[in-house]
Amino acid sequence: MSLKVSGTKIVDEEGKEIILRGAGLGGWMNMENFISGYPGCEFQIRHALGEAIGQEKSEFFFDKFLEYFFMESDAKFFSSLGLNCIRLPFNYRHFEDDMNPRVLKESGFKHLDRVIELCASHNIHTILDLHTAPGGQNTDWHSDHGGHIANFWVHKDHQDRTIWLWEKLAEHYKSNKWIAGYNPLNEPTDPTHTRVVDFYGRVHSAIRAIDPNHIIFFDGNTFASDFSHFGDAHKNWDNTAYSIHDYSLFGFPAAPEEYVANEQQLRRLRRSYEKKREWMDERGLCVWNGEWGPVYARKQYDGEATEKINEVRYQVLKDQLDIYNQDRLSWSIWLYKDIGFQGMVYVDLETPYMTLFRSFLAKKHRLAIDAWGADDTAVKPVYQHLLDHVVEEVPASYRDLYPHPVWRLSDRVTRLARNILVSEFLVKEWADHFVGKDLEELDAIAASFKYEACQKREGLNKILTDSAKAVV
Ligand SMILES: O[C@@H]1[C@@H](O)[C@H](O[C@@H]2CO[C@@H](O[C@@H]3CO[C@@H](O)[C@H](O)[C@H]3O)[C@H](O)[C@H]2O)OC[C@H]1O
Repeated sequence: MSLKVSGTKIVDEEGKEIILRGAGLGGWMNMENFISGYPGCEFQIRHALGEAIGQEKSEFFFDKFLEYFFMESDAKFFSSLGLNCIRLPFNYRHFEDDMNPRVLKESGFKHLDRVIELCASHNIHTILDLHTAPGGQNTDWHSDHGGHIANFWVHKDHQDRTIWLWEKLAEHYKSNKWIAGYNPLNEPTDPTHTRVVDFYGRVHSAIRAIDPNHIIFFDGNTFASDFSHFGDAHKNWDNTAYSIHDYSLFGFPAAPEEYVANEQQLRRLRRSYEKKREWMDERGLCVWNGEWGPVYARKQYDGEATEKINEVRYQVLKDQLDIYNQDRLSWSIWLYKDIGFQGMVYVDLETPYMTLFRSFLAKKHRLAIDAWGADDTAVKPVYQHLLDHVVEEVPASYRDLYPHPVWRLSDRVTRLARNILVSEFLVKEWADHFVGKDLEELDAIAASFKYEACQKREGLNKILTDSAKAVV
């Protein structure tokens, strides 16, 4: 059933409106620190594991991880919740090697094809999301470049390679009707605000020359929050929807105040959502919320406070869904599966992976090195010195570096220090946990990510299901 954009709506072949509701399969074909449990970036841990246990064993482990992370039981469970779409983030490195550019790795399709088919067999649409492009299209760890400069925007060849990759993907998937569409770049942070629009023009033409049918979902600049420099660009693009990422600070440990759903807070929730979609609303364009959702407290770290904290987070979630339902918005919550911070399902604490890494994960948590959404209370004083130093030496007029204001000065200084600098020192330590394991043990560690080895976040899943039922 192929879908298309009609005005502000997504419709099926008969022109009937379809509201896409689902989740992102983050941490899978683009592994991420807080989702999969490692420090730093995926390219770093893949390299370190190869060094620690040899290339063959390392590849065996990662292949098993990719297989177990999403299987038939996941698709069955997902569709039983009344959800109908999964966003599939992937890393360009599965398809192209930096040391062998523009040579397609057919192996990249192995698990992507498998999961698309599994989803289709359970009536679940998929959206292909290039989460990690050559050079890094944003300043954060999830674009897997190891630093904080988004070099994608300053090196034309990174962009050319990405166009090349989308041509290959469009060729491969052009006749697959269960794919709802392509999301060519996750969360761009282009400091000029214009290169992103130029790049979208190029990638639109390249895809359309091969695949005239699938929807293209374009993220706004600055982590999918800002379309203010897009001007009239949409007039050159057809069958295109525009993606916001609607994270609310109220759903995070760094919330400015306790969320009690008062009038002012509800207004703030709505205002921040409306601001992101302003450009589309002024032009009657189709909006998709490609990422959103609170993070959750964990008993092993947050103790007795866990339930109370999570009740508040669920309230934020419900209030966001109420707003979305009023607009009949299509959305994809972040995150289907992880090790316990945000996922709809999460790896059980007694599995081989979680027991092997128990104290390592506790250390990561204490050091707050997975900076996004982290509670940095334990290490705040350490970084305060660095922050004070920068404030003392850098005049106020030079402090607000892009992506300011989304990243404030304190975010920049402390997050980069933890997420990039300190994390790097822990990469080898993570890999060394696997030393001496045979294939059977590696298989068992990877199997910790199977649906059957996971707990369900029942509160979250119920809210999603109820909300999906409320508006059909
Ligand atoms: O892979 C995902 C990634 O796509 C996602 O990226 C972050 C999105 O949020 C950004 O900051 C938010 C900006 O809006 C404010 O209102 C929120 O409070 C901030 O959290 C952040 O910098 C991006 O990295 O996040 C999760 C990853 O797993």
